[in-house]
Amino acid sequence: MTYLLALDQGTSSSRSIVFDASGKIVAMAQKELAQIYPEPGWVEHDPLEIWQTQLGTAQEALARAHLKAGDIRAIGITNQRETTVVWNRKTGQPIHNAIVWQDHRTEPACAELRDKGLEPAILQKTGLRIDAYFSGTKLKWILDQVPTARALARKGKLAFGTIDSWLIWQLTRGQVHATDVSNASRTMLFNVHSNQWDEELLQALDIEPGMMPRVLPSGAEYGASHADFLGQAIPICGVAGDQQSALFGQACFSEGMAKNTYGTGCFTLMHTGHKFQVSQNGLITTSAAQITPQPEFAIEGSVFVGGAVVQWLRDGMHAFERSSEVEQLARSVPDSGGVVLVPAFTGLGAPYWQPKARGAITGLTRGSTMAHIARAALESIAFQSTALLQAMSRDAVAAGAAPLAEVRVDGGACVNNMLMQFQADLLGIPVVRPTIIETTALGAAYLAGLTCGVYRNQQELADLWKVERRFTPQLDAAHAQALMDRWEHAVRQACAE
Ligand SMILES: Nc1ncnc2c1ncn2[C@@H]1O[C@H](COP(=O)(O)OP(=O)(O)O)[C@@H](O)[C@H]1O
Ligand SMILES: O=P(O)(O)OC[C@H](O)CO
Repeated sequence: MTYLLALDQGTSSSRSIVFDASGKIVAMAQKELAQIYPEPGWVEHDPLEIWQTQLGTAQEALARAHLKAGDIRAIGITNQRETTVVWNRKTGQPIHNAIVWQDHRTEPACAELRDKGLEPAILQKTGLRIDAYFSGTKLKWILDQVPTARALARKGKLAFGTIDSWLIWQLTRGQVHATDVSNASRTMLFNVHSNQWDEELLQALDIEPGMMPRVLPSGAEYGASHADFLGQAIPICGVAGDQQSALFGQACFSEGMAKNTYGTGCFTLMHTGHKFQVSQNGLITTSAAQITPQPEFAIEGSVFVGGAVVQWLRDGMHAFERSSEVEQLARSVPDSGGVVLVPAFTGLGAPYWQPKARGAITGLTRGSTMAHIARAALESIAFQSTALLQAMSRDAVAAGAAPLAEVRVDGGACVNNMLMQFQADLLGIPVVRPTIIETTALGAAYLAGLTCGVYRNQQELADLWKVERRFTPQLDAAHAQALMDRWEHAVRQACAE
């Protein structure tokens, strides 16, 4: 038997999954990660804890699978993106906690870049809007704030990396300092056309080019894990940011294929092939996972509060004890009874971009119950995703391509059948759930497997992708539009100061 090991380093936990060559899960291990909030709007992780939990789960997954390192053909790495680590090349010690993608401390630095008129250049080169979300200003902040950091950087003593680079560095005991194109494309420092770090942007942020990792395709030979860690060296052959990895794991390899991941938030990506396409609808352009040096792209949008609205009902409203109970509660009423819940707890992202919006519940009557609110909460996940996916579809049409024909789904909340059916009803296109919904880890395993020869080509992976359930729209288009109109009306109320 052939096995692949995927390391999936997420925001809330580190996980490792052993897959067999058919893409089936053999064993899995997971460890939670401490979230550090030094100030309002700041979010940090301890890089050493990231490494130790990741290594711990890899060892545990192998033990649970009753396998040895020698049974594993290759490692694939996938990770929370944008999160920034700077470490000392000699000691391997981080010089600061990792600044997490959710952290907004660098908004002033972003405002400066906007004032300098860099927005059009950044959009053209990187596909991104200027935002504190991306790594560039986080790296600048560490260099500005940690005493002696910039001087050390100038002497070539410091290394920067997103979480993939940090894990590769650790796994190879400092032998390899590298990242892949999909992670690099989240830094706001990377030219996605030439697949190289952009000198002008590095200069604008006063970042030493020597700190940057080497950039490789997502499917490539990165080096091998040191024998001490898993008992024997294992080649690292696949690396991708988690959302691009999920797109790959869903076998969305060509123009117009899209996936939506329903986790704490929702992340929607549509592959645009080799075409760099700037969204007309507030979405961003990003590098897709690549197995050749030729650039491939995707358009991306995210919903800040997706499955998290279910957690809020559970922990904040005490509506039920376990998240899985939400479906039963929501199903106990035929519809939301006119209730609309806009979970703009931290503002609204694409395509609305309303950072000041706050949560709202509209349409309440004397007859409204927690069941109606639970139903409205689930529906809000689908409403927000629909707004994103429709924006994407409009972008596709504007670029002369076909509108979205179907969407593949994954993530913890996609197990909810009611939510998936409602999603298909609103979109008017099929929503398709595959047999393996751990597509993020699967994507990394597939990238590794392709590189080391377990798979011959992407077609073989596309053939492995299997439908578990297809949700077809059952609502007529006029009714769906009326529901979307009511949602948009509630969004306007949530945006009103
Ligand atoms: N049956 C369910 N219906 C709707 N949402 C659910 C259900 N079960 C779990 N969730 C939500 O799914 C999310 C967890 O999904 P997961 O993919 O593990 O997230 P992440 O990777 O962001 O941590 C949580 O926000 C949880 O509230
Ligand atoms: O930690 P995750 O898996 O929810 O992913 C975070 C994203 O990569 C942030 O861009």
